[in-house]
Amino acid sequence: MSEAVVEARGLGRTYKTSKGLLRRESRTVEAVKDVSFTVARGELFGLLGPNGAGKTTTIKMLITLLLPTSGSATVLGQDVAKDPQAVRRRVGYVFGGDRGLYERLSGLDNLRYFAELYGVPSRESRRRIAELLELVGLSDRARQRVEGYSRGMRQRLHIARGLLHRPEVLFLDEPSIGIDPVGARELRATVTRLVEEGTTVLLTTHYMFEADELCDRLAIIANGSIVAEGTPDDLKRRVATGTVFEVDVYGLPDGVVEGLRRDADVQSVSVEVRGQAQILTVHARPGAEIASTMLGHLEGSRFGRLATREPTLEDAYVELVSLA
Ligand SMILES: Nc1ncnc2c1ncn2[C@@H]1O[C@H](COP(=O)(O)OP(=O)(O)OP(=O)(O)O)[C@@H](O)[C@H]1O
Repeated sequence: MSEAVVEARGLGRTYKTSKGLLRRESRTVEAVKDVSFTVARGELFGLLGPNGAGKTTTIKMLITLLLPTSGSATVLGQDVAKDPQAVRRRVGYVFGGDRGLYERLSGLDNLRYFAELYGVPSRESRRRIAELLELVGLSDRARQRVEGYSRGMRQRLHIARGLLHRPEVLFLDEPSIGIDPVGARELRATVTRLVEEGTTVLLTTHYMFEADELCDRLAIIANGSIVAEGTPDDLKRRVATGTVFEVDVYGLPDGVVEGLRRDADVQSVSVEVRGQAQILTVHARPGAEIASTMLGHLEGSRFGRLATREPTLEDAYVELVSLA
């Protein structure tokens, strides 16, 4: 395996919070627990997990914005707690959302401003900015004010900003949040190009499709811990046995989901509301003939389409997260 660029070893972070005005109650939240993983040079590594899983906290520790409360991590061989300055000089980061740009300045002027702020030598900054605008596909719109940019364009400008000082590793926290499908596709193309040019990227997402399409390897994180790690195909293979059934139900009766979950032939059950219908997804154990069991559970309720399909990365994700 090539050089490890990011190495987290038993990383943990607790937050102390308090609530109540008169009788203050303090509470400890274990946001990240014993997280270990390695990202090799040139890799595109994803941290995939539901809201509150601990993805942002992990990234903040790696980019030295937050101190770990247990464990340790190195980025490019430097310890994040002992030598934060050395880490900061060599990493870039971009958080989701579109704040932090100057609306009334053009994309080009925003980059000029940040280049100066980051101390990029002016000789170099012109060429670097031109290169980056090309990389993120904004060369044609560079002289337009940011207030006229779409969310996707702003996010790509943020990526350019995060790359001004030529970091060897870029951390992207939820890059495509709130971006429409066309914008998200352009953003994925930018990230792919970036990796092709040699930058190591660690991104967080809760979009399975994005993780599947982009990542060389990924770790699924739930409740602060890593529950699985591997290539998207490795993770899919974990659930590649057994069949997935999908049924459209109109008015799912109470107790059906619990009843199915108790069934020995069932590995996992999830429900998603889509318009008038609830889509019941049931992953059966290998060899189980559960179509009739399911129809038994659904007796008396109104249902439409019943389909079987191969497991996807999303099924792997739902199953691994629900076991955590
Ligand atoms: N500053 C803080 N003080 C107290 N608790 C916090 C703080 N920041 C995060 N948490 C808690 O830590 C846990 C992990 O949060 P974190 O933001 O790392 O998750 P996440 O996976 O990035 O979620 P999301 O996808 O919603 O951004 C959550 O339970 C969250 O409420």
